[in-house]
Amino acid sequence: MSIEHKVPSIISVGGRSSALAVIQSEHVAELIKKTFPHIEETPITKYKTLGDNVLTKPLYSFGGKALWTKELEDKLENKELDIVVHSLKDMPTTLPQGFVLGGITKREDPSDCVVLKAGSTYKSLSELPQDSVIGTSSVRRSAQLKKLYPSLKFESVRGNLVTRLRKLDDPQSPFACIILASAGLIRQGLTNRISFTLNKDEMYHAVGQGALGLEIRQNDPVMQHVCDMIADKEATVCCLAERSLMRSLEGGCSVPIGVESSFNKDTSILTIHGCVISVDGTEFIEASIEKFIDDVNMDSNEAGILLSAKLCELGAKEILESIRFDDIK
Ligand SMILES: NCc1[nH]cc(CCC(=O)O)c1CC(=O)O
Repeated sequence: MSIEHKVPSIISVGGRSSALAVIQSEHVAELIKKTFPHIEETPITKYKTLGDNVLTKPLYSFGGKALWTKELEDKLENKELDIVVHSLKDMPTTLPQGFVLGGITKREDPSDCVVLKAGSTYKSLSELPQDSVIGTSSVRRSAQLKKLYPSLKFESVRGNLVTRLRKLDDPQSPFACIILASAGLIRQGLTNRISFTLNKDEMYHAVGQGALGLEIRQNDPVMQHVCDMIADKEATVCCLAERSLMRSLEGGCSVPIGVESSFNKDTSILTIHGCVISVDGTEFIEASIEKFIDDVNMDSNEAGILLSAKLCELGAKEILESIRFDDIK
């Protein structure tokens, strides 16, 4: 029997219970149904993970990103779920034994964007008055902006998207704007809140930003086939390379590594830029490479390793070490 015929008529898709996660799970369920017309049901399950319950505390104090994935992997393991949908950005670059990244679907806009307090009309960050407060909890974002705009101030802002927007718009709050991933706003139908996006000369985005990662059980050829059929090649090449870079630099949660990548389908050439920046924005290194992609997995992975080596020659490890010891604990 061909693998195509082994695809069951019910596939259980699951993810976290946040509004964004539910939209993402539904998106993947739709992709599956469109690709496999015989599938009758793709029940979606929403789980509250440990991570959802600790949003009041800084994420880095929980060490690593497993807090978003552990409960979901338990459901995969006991077969309550067949596919777990994650924001790829939140997935660890190395998964626990027994689970694999089965596929990456078409990427939404990977950029970061500025969301201005309701009513303001600035066209770029350079127009903001001195000492304006920018809301972000991401060291990658604040470090890159400190480098370009040393006169701006940064404050942490947490909570789900609606909470963050409410804090921003509160006239009593100090925030002139907040920085968010464009993809999250677009997916939640809030594109109109994107005041302007940041280009790669201002801000390299996070590894995997804007992409969805499909986690499955290891040795599950049928679900691997389902993932292969709904995966997007361009997103896969770019994101595998970005994740390989992150893994090679041993950058975990919230370390300031930024990337920008593109894959030319006609020439099969991947271009990937990466940067590492100190928390205060004063030390910054960047490099890029181009690589011909023949074997998607092997060559994308190799691209990340090569870029990591190039960044290390320029001093990436020293910057990352100083961050690990001084700031992130
Ligand atoms: N850090 C949390 C997170 N994880 C995924 C997204 C949405 C964007 C994406 O899918 O990459 C966000 C929100 C944000 O960073 O603004």
